[in-house]
Amino acid sequence: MAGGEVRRRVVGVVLAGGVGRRMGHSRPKQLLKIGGRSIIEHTLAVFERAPEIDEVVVLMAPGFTAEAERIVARGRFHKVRQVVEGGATRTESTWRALQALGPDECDVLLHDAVRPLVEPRIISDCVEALRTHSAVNVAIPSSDTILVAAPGPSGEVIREVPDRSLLRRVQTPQGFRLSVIREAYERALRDPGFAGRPATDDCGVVLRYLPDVPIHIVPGSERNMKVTHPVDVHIAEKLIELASRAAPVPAGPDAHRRALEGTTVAVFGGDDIGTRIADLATGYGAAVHVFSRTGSGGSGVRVEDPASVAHALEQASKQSGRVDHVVHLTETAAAGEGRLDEADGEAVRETIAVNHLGPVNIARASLPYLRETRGHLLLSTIGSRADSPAERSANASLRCSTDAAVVALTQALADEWADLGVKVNCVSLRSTGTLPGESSPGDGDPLPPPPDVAQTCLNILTSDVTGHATGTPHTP
Ligand SMILES: Nc1ccn([C@@H]2O[C@H](COP(=O)(O)OP(=O)(O)OP(=O)(O)O)[C@@H](O)[C@H]2O)c(=O)n1
Ligand SMILES: C[C@](O)(CO)[C@H](O)COP(=O)(O)O
Repeated sequence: MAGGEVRRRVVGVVLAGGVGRRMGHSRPKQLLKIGGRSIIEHTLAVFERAPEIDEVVVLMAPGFTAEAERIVARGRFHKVRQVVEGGATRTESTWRALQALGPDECDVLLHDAVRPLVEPRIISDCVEALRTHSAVNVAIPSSDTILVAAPGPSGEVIREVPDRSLLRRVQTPQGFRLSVIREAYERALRDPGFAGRPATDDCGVVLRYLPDVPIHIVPGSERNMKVTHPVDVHIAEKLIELASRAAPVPAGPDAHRRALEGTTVAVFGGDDIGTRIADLATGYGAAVHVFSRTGSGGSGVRVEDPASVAHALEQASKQSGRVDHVVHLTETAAAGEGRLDEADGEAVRETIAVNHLGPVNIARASLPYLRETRGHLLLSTIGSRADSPAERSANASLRCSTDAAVVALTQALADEWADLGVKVNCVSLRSTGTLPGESSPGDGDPLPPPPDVAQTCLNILTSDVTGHATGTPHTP
């Protein structure tokens, strides 16, 4: 802010008052889960983290406000001040939000709850633009040619093909000075013709009823999609999965020490990476217990055996008085190099037991400790990809399946344990399908160096994220 300039309060309004007719589910689409969290939770998380947003108001579909309040409490979305029942139309929901905002001037960003992939950059740009404009829209160029249709003798015909270079696809958030958007809505509600031709967005209301107010356009992004039809759920799911691969960045230079000092970390397996995590965490003041399969230090923990895992955690808790972080580093599978049907049956069972049953056993045994400390479970996958026949081996096929199971377990547990304040994430330990003894998958990616992987694990452990499947530095 320039010297002397007073910063206006910025309120984010998350519009979730719709019922999602086009989606066709029995519950509103903003409650559908993608990547382990409901769509509205993803959206609220973006607004919660945005430094420019001071408060949030949620408009929720009638009959679901209690559920929205639970989501807010459980996700610890501290910026949410009110959950208000939505109206019968989008504009009615906006009007209710404007009424709920009180008399003081502020900047308001109206955002579709079903645009969960809005980037922080777009929010920043809108808030910045509101310093000099009183109405702001977000839009992207249209990559499709758009036509204007008209009724024809036997169906529709084209009336016009507007110049595409001038056409934009409108997104949200849409930002306004509160007094401006209120004035536009008051005029709209006094217009008897408004109900017959309702606006499909809030800038449309300003354009129609306050035509002298210029509406500035901020560039949106293709990722900031609206989940409207069933196919959009699949696209959003993939985009969210890709976004969650980026490892969290530590919040400041002493973030690791603040998060780890005085805590207890239990690490299962992982050889070199496990030792490096232990060294780093110890350096930040944590008590660390490493449990390896081969039993260095006499531990000899077999993760496929629930009693062995429970005993290990009991020891850690007895010695250190608490367990705050549990890390499971997947072991190299033993199922062999041939095709799956040629693999030794016992080795197949062992691979599944170690890489799938192991994380399940660790999760079950960890919960009693982690719920006490509101701690963190970090699972891992090998991150294998068997994209070509040359890469396929019994190992690669099994690892693909156990990796998928661990990612699904991570997301399901993150959701199940969110109420308990326990975070669950997983990290991909390798960038390619290459393991000792396998042929290179061909793209020549080096394996991520163990120090980088260990650092990524620590960055995740000390962050607030939950339900993320994070890639290691070289994972595309
Ligand atoms: N009465 C309404 C209608 C819509 N919205 C919100 O506006 C956003 C964009 O609307 P849309 O995609 O049309 O959602 P729905 O109205 O739920 O969908 P549909 O039109 O298919 O019923 C959504 O986040 C939706 O919840 C709202 O707050 N109140
Ligand atoms: C506001 C909006 O998302 C901009 O594209 C869109 O107009 C909302 O329309 P909907 O029919 O309520 O989904």
